[in-house]
Amino acid sequence: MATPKALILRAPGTNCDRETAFAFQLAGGQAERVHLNRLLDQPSLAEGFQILCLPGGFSYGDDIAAGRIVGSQIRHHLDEVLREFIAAGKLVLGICNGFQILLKSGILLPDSDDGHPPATLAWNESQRFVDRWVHLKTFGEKCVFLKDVDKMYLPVAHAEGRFVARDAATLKTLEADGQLALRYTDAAGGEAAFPDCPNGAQLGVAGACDSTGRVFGLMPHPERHLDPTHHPRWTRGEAGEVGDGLKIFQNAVQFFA
Ligand SMILES: NC(=O)CC[C@H](N)C(=O)O
Repeated sequence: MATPKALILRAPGTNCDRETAFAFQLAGGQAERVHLNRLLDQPSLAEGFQILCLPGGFSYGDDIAAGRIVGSQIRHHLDEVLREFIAAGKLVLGICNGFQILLKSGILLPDSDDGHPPATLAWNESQRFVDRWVHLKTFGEKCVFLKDVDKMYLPVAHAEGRFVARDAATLKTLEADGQLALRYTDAAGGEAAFPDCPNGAQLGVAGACDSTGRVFGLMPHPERHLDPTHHPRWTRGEAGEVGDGLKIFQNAVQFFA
């Protein structure tokens, strides 16, 4: 098929949309940055795209809670459009603020029977914004964005990144279903405590996918590690051939090959 096209949905306060568009282009895809108001005005725009990406940033100033306002806009005005998008076999990726939006909107994990999200991203345990590089490990085979990825080294930068499920049973179900696909580790690949786990997330969850594996959200920023020279210690020879984050975008583009 023709080169897949990614819709990079931006809102007031989004600040990673250009880098994210660049990442999709570097991975061999096409990308267009579209303002939320444009999509609200003309929801059928989404039909021309194969990938929808919610990039990082501080949409609406993180007011009320990070991702809540765009999440509500989606819930009330774009829910059907996104459900159809996903049902058509297309891909949705949420990075950092995008992950917050995907959980708050109910798009990544459907609401529980009482109408509340089964999981959220709460304030970091430290109650502070944390900005550092983290080690990550993948779990299971479900998530198409993580195909052939075992470990990654990526930066995080967030204040509201602590993944919490609403109860122990929900957490267990998500884990058993392979949806808790990306977790923080320490440098040796073992269980992460602060600061290796930057936020106190349950089970060290850094990213989660829906039951199809085609909707994925993660707190770390893959678009900030595309090139080896993005690695903080590349001059000491610690970087790989390509940046670890590139594979996520390549997997998305190649999904449509
Ligand atoms: N880097 C980002 O996307 C920022 C995430 C979010 N606004 C937070 O601080 O929690």
